[in-house]
Amino acid sequence: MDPALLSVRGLRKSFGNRPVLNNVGFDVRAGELVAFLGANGSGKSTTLRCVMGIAQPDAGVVAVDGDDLAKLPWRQLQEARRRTAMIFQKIHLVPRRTALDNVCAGALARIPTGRSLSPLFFPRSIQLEALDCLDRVGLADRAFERVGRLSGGQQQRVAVARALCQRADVVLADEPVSALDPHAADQVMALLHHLAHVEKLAVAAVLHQPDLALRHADRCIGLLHGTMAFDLPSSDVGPVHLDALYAPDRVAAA
Ligand SMILES: Nc1ncnc2c1ncn2[C@@H]1O[C@H](COP(=O)(O)OP(=O)(O)OP(=O)(O)O)[C@@H](O)[C@H]1O
Repeated sequence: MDPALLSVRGLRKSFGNRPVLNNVGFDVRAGELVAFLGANGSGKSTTLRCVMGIAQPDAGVVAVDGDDLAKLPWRQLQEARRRTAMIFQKIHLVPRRTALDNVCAGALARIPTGRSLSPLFFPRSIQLEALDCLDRVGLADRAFERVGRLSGGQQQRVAVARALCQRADVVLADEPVSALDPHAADQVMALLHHLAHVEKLAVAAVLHQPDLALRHADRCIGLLHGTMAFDLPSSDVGPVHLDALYAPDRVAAA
């Protein structure tokens, strides 16, 4: 089995005196798509935000490719961060720029300062790489269109291409399909599955659609009030597990 590209242990986080994460731990391996499930407020986004360093955990270890991020010197930490890309529900693209420019922006961390001041100055090598990334998400023919003119599903695929252009090994997606219609949502989930299984990335996605998780993800992690309710192969997740997350009162009354 491939080693874990992302390894999280003993994650704890409180806001004020309210505990939000309690001893959350999991691995995501290269070639694996893991879905996070749980009711509103169960701590899914906070988990991803702690992994990304957007939120500061109170305790716990986040390791990328075996390196504890808290112990890395600054330069190596930047490199570990570059290897981790995030995709959001609200698509963070520049609508007035072309799809190609937006994908090129994924490579910003790799461009020497000064050459990256304007998207017009992306080196040709980066533009070619970005075009290849757009091709890999099936959007090469839309490369020179303004992103604002693309559909929500297409924009999310551009966001995936940007993560590819970042040359990330770990992709974290926070509700990547919540704003999409069922067909587009299915397409984006198939793309995330492709990133894991064909491109051999480690992919974790917060989802509000258990059916999509069970169909596309290799493993599902259930969070209940900030604690791990289960971490199971998707094929082992059944109605009992989902009820424990989304209808705990019904489970307690049974
Ligand atoms: N910056 C913050 N300050 C205070 N409380 C916060 C903050 N961010 C999150 N929380 C609280 O932490 C808890 C977990 O929030 P989180 O967004 O991680 O849950 P979630 O499972 O992603 O929810 P949802 O499905 O609604 O997006 C919630 O009670 C939320 O109100």
